[in-house]
Amino acid sequence: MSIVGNLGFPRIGARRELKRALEAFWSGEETSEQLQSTARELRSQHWQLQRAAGADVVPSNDFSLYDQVLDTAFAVDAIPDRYRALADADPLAGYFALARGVQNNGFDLHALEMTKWFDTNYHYLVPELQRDQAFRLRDHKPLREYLEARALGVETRPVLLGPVSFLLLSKAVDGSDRLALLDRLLPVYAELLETLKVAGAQWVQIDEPCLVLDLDDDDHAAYRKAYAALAQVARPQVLLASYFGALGGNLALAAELPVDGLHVDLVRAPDQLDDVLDALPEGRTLSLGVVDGRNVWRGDLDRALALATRAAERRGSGSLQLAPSCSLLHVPVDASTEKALPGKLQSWLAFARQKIEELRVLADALDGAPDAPAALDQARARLQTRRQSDKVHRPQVAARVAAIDAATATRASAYPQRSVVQAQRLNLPVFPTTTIGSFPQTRDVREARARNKASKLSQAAYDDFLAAETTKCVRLQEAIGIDVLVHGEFERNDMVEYFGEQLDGFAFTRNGWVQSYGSRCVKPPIIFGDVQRPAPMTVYWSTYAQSLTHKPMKGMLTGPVTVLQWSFVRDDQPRAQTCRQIALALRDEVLDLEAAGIGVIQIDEPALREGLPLQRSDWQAYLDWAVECFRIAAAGVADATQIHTHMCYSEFNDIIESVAAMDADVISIETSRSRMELLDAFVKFRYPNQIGPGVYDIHSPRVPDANEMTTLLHKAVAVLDPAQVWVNPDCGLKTRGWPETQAALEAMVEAARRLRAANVEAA
Ligand SMILES: Nc1nc2c(c(=O)[nH]1)N[C@@H](CNc1ccc(C(=O)N[C@@H](CCC(=O)N[C@@H](CCC(=O)N[C@@H](CCC(=O)O)C(=O)O)C(=O)O)C(=O)O)cc1)CN2
Ligand code: MET
Ligand SMILES: [Zn+2]
Repeated sequence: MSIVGNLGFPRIGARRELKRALEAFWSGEETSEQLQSTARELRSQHWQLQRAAGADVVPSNDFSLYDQVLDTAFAVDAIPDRYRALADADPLAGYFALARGVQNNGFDLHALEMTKWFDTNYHYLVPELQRDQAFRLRDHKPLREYLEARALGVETRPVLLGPVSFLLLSKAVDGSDRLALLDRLLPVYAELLETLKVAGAQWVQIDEPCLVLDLDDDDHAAYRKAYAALAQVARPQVLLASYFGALGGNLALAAELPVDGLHVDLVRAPDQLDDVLDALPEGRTLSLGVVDGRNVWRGDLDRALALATRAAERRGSGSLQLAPSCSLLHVPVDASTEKALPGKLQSWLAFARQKIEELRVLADALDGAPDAPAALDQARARLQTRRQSDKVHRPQVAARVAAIDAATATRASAYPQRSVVQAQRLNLPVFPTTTIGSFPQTRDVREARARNKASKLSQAAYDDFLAAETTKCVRLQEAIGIDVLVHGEFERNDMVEYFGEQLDGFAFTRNGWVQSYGSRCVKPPIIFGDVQRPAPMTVYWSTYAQSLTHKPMKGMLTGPVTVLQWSFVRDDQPRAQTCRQIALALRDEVLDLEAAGIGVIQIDEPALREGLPLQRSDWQAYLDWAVECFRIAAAGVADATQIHTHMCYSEFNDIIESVAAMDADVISIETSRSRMELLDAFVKFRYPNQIGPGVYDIHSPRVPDANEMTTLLHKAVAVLDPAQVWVNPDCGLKTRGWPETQAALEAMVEAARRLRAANVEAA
């Protein structure tokens, strides 16, 4: 009998039930009991749903109230001292303080740093460790959730983040060697495994996603030591899970670690199957990741079946499991409720539930079950309609992409010349202040949009509402004294979805939510066909906002790489090709904004770093087309038009050359959570253009004061030319409320004024 084993399920809920419960709890509208009860209800529903869809092995402890890396840090007591008093007094408050920061009852604590989970749009909290870090088993969440499922009659396979990946994903605040902490950490994992064994768990899944990265000898030694130590423990059987790519140079290591099974990603890396079959000792369970956990397309089941058959021929089907390539955290819950999609699109889609159903079909086919052939036929027929659809292929788009040349992607003059013309036109002070684009997306704003969508608010009334919000936002920025204004992005549901809704070749779902961080979700549009722009997308609101003020109004666009990266992308042509199509559409928009008198245009590329392949050997090819696409979008404008870009969550050291090659006149970056550490790359590289290092963390409700921001700016000015430096927050303000936004921006402008005064004195 072939087994279907799942690695993880989305936890936010098909209707974002967890989001609502979390936010209600944080605002004090609901108690912690209410939050926990929603969480329990979701876990239970999800276990049942997976069973009903055909999963034989269902995971537990894949649920989290905020983030699974934070859960792990909390469980092993990797809690920085500043949170300890709170965490001891009130564990849940302590847990959320680590995630979000806290500023009340005498506490004023920064949140942990947040960063991207590998190359996904999911963010995890970076555990802070230090030399001589002590660990202990503080929290028994894995055991609790295992027992909770068991009480419901569901035998689960608990998921743990493995000790080596945990350390590699953490940050040593004192610069010490994280892996040196392994000896201290392993006893905690041993205890955890023992308690699960005693409770009756047969298997655990230990995630070691770092196994798909380029690892060095020290990392390998850490893996050997960790799993040798855990092999001595009376523990459940261990399935070691790798995902997001090929094991590559780590395959021999992964295959020889003393565990009971190995999961491999055969969607991103189908070619590794034969090597895996050669390398894996007999008797090990092999979990084949044959259904794409990162995208929403129904798969080519024949191809998946061919892989599984090859494995079964070599090893017998008894020790095989069929699985998604990675946790299903990265896809929405259920495509069957998406009734409003164009054409046959719905029938081409598989969300978490449908992916488990696909795995069931594959397992049944492998076992020769009587109804499997009909199910496979249906899958083939669906794929066929997609391959032939005229909604997908537009010859004129392909022709335009083919005509792109070097000139398309090059500004008329070099930065030194452009910057002079721009300075004359814009006439800004030193340390000019600006924001990243969005202003608070309050419940009012979202409600008005929802009512307009439901035809309960007329288009005219909605437009009036947006005009009023935009006006209020412009007036506020003027009053605070900001130099380059933004319109506030009130008309946008999301910086990617909004563009997707206006471009041909994109579709959007009603409930295709995916967790981005904590309670925050995104609804990635689905790129199913060739992309083109039927009409201007942002010109109306940008020119409206500019008409309200004499200060420069910054036009605001989402860049091609980010639109690509944060959408579900078609899998029938190279990503680079789709990205060039998006770049051309944005180029037209940039030129329309310029023609309408907008002199500063920001093209956000926060996902450029995230899209970097996980293995270094693949980097350059990606960076080449990613930079080219940004330049295609930006390069059509005249010298006097100032192009900005913005990036958050980026470690820039690896990619600084490419960031410079984007040749934006100004870049704003996220730097405050790391206290300006992220600026180092720009300094080392002598980044030539202008740069706005973010001076406050907009992901936390905490309001920084002017002193704090002045200190950060002094740090920046110590290493950059003052003439290069802009003053701005880390990112957009959409998740913030108005009072904290106003207070923080006033403090930010005050900080800029102090810098100007200090600069005049120095001169
Ligand atoms: N795509 C993307 N990825 C990204 C980012 C990003 O901005 N976009 N930023 C970084 C992550 N940061 C993020 C910051 C905020 C949110 C965020 O606020 N998301 C919203 C949803 C945004 C959205 O699409 N909103 C829609 C739908 C809003 C909604 O919930 N409407 C209600 C009805 C309105 C109401 O009564 O509140 C409903 O449908 O029930 C809208 O505004 O129109 C949320 O979780 O709440 C997400 C990610 C990195 N990745
Ligand atoms: C995640 S980057 C966000 C950029 C966007 N312009 C905003 O301010 O929200
Ligand atoms: Zn940002």
